[in-house]
Amino acid sequence: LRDGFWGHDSLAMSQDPELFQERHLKYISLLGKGNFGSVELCRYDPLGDSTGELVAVKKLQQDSAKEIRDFEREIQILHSLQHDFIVQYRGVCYSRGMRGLRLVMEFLPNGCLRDYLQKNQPRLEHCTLLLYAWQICKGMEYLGAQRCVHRDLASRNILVESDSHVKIGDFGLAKLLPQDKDYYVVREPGQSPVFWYAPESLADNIFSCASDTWSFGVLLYELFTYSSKSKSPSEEFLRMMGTGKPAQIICHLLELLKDNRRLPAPAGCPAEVYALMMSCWAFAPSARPTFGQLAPKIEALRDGRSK
Ligand SMILES: Cc1cnc(Nc2cc(F)c(C3CCN(C)CC3)c(F)c2)nc1Nc1ccc(F)c(N2CCCS2(=O)=O)c1
Repeated sequence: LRDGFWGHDSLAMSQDPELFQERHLKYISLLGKGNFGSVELCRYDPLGDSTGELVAVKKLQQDSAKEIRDFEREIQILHSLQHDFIVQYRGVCYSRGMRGLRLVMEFLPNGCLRDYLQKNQPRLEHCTLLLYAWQICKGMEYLGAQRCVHRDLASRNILVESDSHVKIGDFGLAKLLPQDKDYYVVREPGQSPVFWYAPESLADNIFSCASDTWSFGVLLYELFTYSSKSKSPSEEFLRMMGTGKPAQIICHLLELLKDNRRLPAPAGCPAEVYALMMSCWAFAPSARPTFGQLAPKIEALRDGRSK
């Protein structure tokens, strides 16, 4: 039987483990909502006895042709990735044809790293923060090897599997590099907060593995501030910029970065860790370390003095 969409129970359809039938996808709760769409907690329960698996289901808010095309690309990217430190693709669910397209992923019960750091600060040691940093770094090294640029590396996009295991959890802004270029120029200015953006991304919408390294440096800052709201990258940069007119935030931020102003060392942050963050914030993309170079440095910090 060709896997088509004639009757609901064509053998192929019910055989394909990556095809989730909408009628068995039971809504439980909303996990998060953004300008992208929303992510819901569902139970896939074909037996109807609540023994089915919990899954995280992402769907679009708008369903313009561009949104659907970008979503299909996001799904293709996640489907092609298989790594311990990247959230697992489970499949897709079509309802109402392509308009109801949904991405089904594994559900991580401990939520996103930003909330987890705030909630568990007292018992999270530097060594654990460096373990999370190392895992994200290994995931990003793998991503770079697939010629994928994430573009939105931040603690809100990292999911917590357990106390000792985090995963890169969302690929909504990810892009695949073309064969002939090691950077990607996006047309629409990014939706994600500019305080995680490298200078070349702010100035010319240029994204690359090197701009992902810049964002990784900001993620390291978030780790060592335990994602405290008052010390967030946004708060710190806005403090540094003074009460400039909001219209020129990007130009003001670029000026500040050109003047070599950077986020301050988080309280209690070991000097070697701050030096690593600073190396990720080299103005020239080529001067920043690759994720392949960062991983052993983080390992050394973990084995070294950092507690
Ligand atoms: C793929 C995936 C797997 N597991 C999980 N587990 C998960 C478990 C949770 F308890 C929570 C929270 C914890 C806090 N309380 C108040 C509400 C539920 C939670 F937020 C997530 N979440 C996934 N995705 C996801 C969910 C929600 C999202 F906002 C985003 N995004 C992040 C920015 C781009 S995004 O919007 O895509 C991705």
